[in-house]
This record gives sequence, structure tokens and C-alpha cells, in this order.
Amino acid sequence: MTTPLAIENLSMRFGAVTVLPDVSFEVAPGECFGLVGESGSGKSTILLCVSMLLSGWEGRIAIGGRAVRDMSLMERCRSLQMVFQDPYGSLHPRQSVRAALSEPVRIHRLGDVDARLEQVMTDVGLPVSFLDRYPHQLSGGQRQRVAIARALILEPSILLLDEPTSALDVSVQAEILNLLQRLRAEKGFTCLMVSHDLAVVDYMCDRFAVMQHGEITEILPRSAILPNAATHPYARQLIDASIAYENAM
Ligand SMILES: Nc1ncnc2c1ncn2[C@@H]1O[C@H](COP(=O)(O)OP(=O)(O)OP(=O)(O)O)[C@@H](O)[C@H]1O
Repeated sequence: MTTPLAIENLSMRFGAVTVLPDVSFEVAPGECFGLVGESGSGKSTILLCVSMLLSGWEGRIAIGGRAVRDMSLMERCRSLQMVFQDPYGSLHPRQSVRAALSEPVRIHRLGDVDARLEQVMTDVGLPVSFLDRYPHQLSGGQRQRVAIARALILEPSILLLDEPTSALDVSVQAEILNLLQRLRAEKGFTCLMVSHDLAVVDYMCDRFAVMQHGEITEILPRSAILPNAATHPYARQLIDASIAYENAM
């Protein structure tokens, strides 16, 4: 089977500052792969390079064996979508849920707009009547469900998740994580997810990379979220600190 997402020798600079010196990893079919590490280590930059929201990077990023650089914007949108920490990142305040969800369907000429909208609202657990609401008429969790619906309506094979629950209350976080896990099982998409929360990574991810100063120190399976399981000192420190924090709560 073709690798859904392959990143080879990705490097990125902002001016004179190299943020990603040389990053390589692959995400397996249907896998949820996590990126964790200290603030500023380059996790979100990787997602922005993969989505081509950032240009100027070097290396190769391929979706299903095809270089993202060779794909048209339309092809990229069909293959890959992103969910941000703040759902307002993908929802316009003056656009109704119906308008936000029907826009990509119309642009991509998929047809059956109403049926698609109703299906995706059901998929994300929202009443169809919410199609006529505006973002400010929704709770934070409901807004994030709409952002997920907008990401999924084109049935992408890859979902990029940048801290998708960190702006939400703890109980709502759990609901959104459950939703993402259920949708991944049902639809079979592959995820690349940034999180600073190892409990979230433990719940969501099959494997995760620990990043420091723009480099991957270690790639670990979820089962490595145990004291002393990591080999690299920084990865071990991060995991041990997270376990100590969870135990103290
Ligand atoms: N547009 C930009 N221009 C200049 N520097 C940038 C830009 N975007 C990010 N950076 C810098 O690149 C580095 C990596 O940022 P990035 O957002 O990828 O880190 P991160 O690991 O996702 O951090 P966090 O966990 O805090 O979100 C940081 O030092 C940041 O200041």
C-alpha cells in the first residue's frame, strides 16, 4: 500500500533562523501520528509546510506517493485538510454553518449539496437545524465540530490536527477526541496531530515523534508513554514530567 504521508529531509527557515534543519518521517495508512515537544520546536511549522500554507521549505512531502508541490490547490484540498486549535481559524464569523460547509462542495462541484451537508452534520453529532446558525451562536465544542465537518466534507485521506482540543474545556475535549477517533475508524483517514498533552497523544496516537529544536529526537509507539521508556534524554524527560504531572492531578 502507498504511504499516505511521507516527509523527507524537510527543512524550513524564517529569515536567517533555521526552524526545521532536516526532518524525515512517514505516517502509515490509517495511523494517527503525533508531534510533541517543547514550545517553538517546529511542530506547527511541519503542519503548515505539509498543507502548503507555508512556502519556501525544502525537501519532499508526498501524499499517497505524489509530491504536494506537484498537486494543484484543488487536488491538495481533496487529499488533505487541517483542523486548527481555534475553530475561528477555519470559520468566518459572518458565514453561516450552511455557507461554510457548502462552499467547498460547490467549489469542487460535488453535487448533492443538501444531502452532503446533512450527512456531515450527523457524522459530527450536530443537529441539521444548526446549519442555519452562525459561529457565535455555537458553543466552543460545537464550533470545533463544525470545523471538523468542514475539514471532512471533501473526504480527505489526510487530516492535520493542530492542538484541536487545547482551547476547549476538559469535558468537551474528551467529546471531541472521542469524535475524532470514531470518525477515523469509520472513514479511515490518516492523521498527523500536534499536541502538547501526552494524555491526548496516549488516547489518539499510534506513534509519536518527540521534537526538540526542530529535530525529531525519537519516534515512539504509544505504549512508550511510561517512565524511563524513551531512550533519548529529552524524550525521557518530557514523558517522565508528563506522567508526574498526571499523577499529581
Ligand atoms: N511566520 C514566522 N516567522 C518567523 N518565525 C516564525 C514564524 N512562524 C513560526 N516561527 C518560529 O518558528 C519556531 C517554531 O514555531 P512553531 O509554531 O512551529 O513551534 P511549535 O513547536 O508548534 O510551538 P508551540 O507548541 O508553542 O505551538 C518558533 O521559534 C517560532 O517563533
